[in-house]
Order: sequence, then C-alpha cells, then structure tokens
Amino acid sequence: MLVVNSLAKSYTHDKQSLQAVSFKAAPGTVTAVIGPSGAGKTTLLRSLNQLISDDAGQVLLDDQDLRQLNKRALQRVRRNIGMIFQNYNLIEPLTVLENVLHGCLGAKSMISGMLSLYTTAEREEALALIDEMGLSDFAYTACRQLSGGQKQRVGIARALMQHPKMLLCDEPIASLDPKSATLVMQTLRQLADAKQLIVIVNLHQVEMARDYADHVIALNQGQLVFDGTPDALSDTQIQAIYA
Ligand SMILES: Nc1ncnc2c1ncn2[C@@H]1O[C@H](COP(=O)(O)OP(=O)(O)OP(=O)(O)O)[C@@H](O)[C@H]1O
Repeated sequence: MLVVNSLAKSYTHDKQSLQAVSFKAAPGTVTAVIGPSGAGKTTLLRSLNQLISDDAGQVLLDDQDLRQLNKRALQRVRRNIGMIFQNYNLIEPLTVLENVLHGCLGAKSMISGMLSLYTTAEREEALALIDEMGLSDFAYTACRQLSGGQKQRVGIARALMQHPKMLLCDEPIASLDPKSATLVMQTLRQLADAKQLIVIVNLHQVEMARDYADHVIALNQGQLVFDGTPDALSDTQIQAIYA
C-alpha cells in the first residue's frame, strides 16, 4: 500500500510546487495523476521514490517512510519501484534483451553489473517478459529500430525485471500515436491486475484516465483538487481542474 501524507515541495522560496498532497494507492490499482502543465505531476512522481527530496510529509510504502531512510536503505527500497519515462530512457544501440536485462542491475554486484554478467535464469526471465510484451521477434533487435510503442513496452519489461511493488509512469504515452498509447495503457492495467502492482501514471489525456484508472487524483498549482473514481470526475470538474 502507498500512503502519501501532506507531501510538500518548493524548488524556490516564492512558490510551492506541491502543497500538502495526501492520497492512498492500493496494490492491484491504477492511479492516474492529471492536471495542467506545471501542476506538479512530475514533481509528485519523483518525490514518490525520492528522486527529488521533498520538504515535508510522508511517503509510506508498506508502512515504511521513504523520507526517513538513509541512502543505502533507500537504494534497497527503490529496487521495488519501477520507473517508466515518456522518452523511454533506453540505450538505443543495445538490443531489446540487453535493455531489459539492465532492469536487474540494481540487484547485482558492481562487478557483475559492469561486466554485464547475467545468469541463465535472468536471461530466461528477460526473454519471458519480452514475450509477455509481445516483442519476442525483436529480442535481438537494437532498440533504435523499434517504434515508440515498442520502445515503451521494452521500458515496461525492463522495469518488471526489478520485480517491483510499484510502477511510477511519467507521461508514458505522451509521445505515442493513439493505437500504441492504448496498447501501453492496456498493458499497465493488466499488470496492475495480474501482478498486484501499485501503478501511478501521470497523464495528459483525461479520457485515458477515465478508461484505465481505478482512481484519479488531480493537481492544480501543486494542490490536490480532486481525489476519487473516474466516474466521479464530471465535465465541470475537469474544466475546473484545467482552468
Ligand atoms: N528543477 C526545478 N527548479 C525550479 N522549479 C521547478 C523545477 N522543476 C519543476 N519546477 C516547477 O514546479 C512546478 C511543477 O512542475 P512539474 O514539472 O512537476 O509539473 P507537471 O505537472 O509535471 O508539468 P508538465 O505536465 O508540463 O510536465 C512548475 O511550476 C515548475 O516550473
């Protein structure tokens, strides 16, 4: 379970990018974070795994407050948190398999990681995930030859190599055509259900939030202005969120 309590962040003294944001997200659910540009969506997502340090509040993942952990303990917990990025963050000249295997680097010794020494079990798991993402024909293809939708599914497979409890997805479909975007959202939905993941996804497309999320939170100028189910999100509320 993810429990966020009164999370606050200011990058500069004159402006709060997150103002006392609180919400909960359960395993097996997709939470969509919506709101206009500059509302604080990326700041919130990056605070959830402490990629940026926030100023106040709590981020409890299974009752453990990530804000209270020392560097080493935080690194351990981060292995349970997968990240999906708008621009995929793949190593383009490397193959799909190599990129997916990079997902287990955090759990390997420095030497094994540097020498890319992977076990047979890790390779088999990576190939199974590539298959699960519908990319088995591309396992040995360089990522630069893939479409955006395929690259994003490589990014998801790489995150799954970490055996995450939680997936943080920062605008994962912003660069994709509608068909690829739908496939990525369907994949995230299925993963939440099948693997009981906590999926948090920043979205610009309210329709996608309505179609795939269990829970929507909306930010405007760093404040939580909506927290509820997609059904409860009326057109009037959407207008107010984006006002
Ligand atoms: N490194 C930074 N230094 C100073 N201000 C920042 C920094 N990063 C973000 N901000 C400010 O914090 C606020 C929230 O930004 P954030 O990127 O979280 O919004 P967002 O909702 O993700 O926007 P977008 O949808 O455009 O990606 C904005 O006003 C932004 O200018």
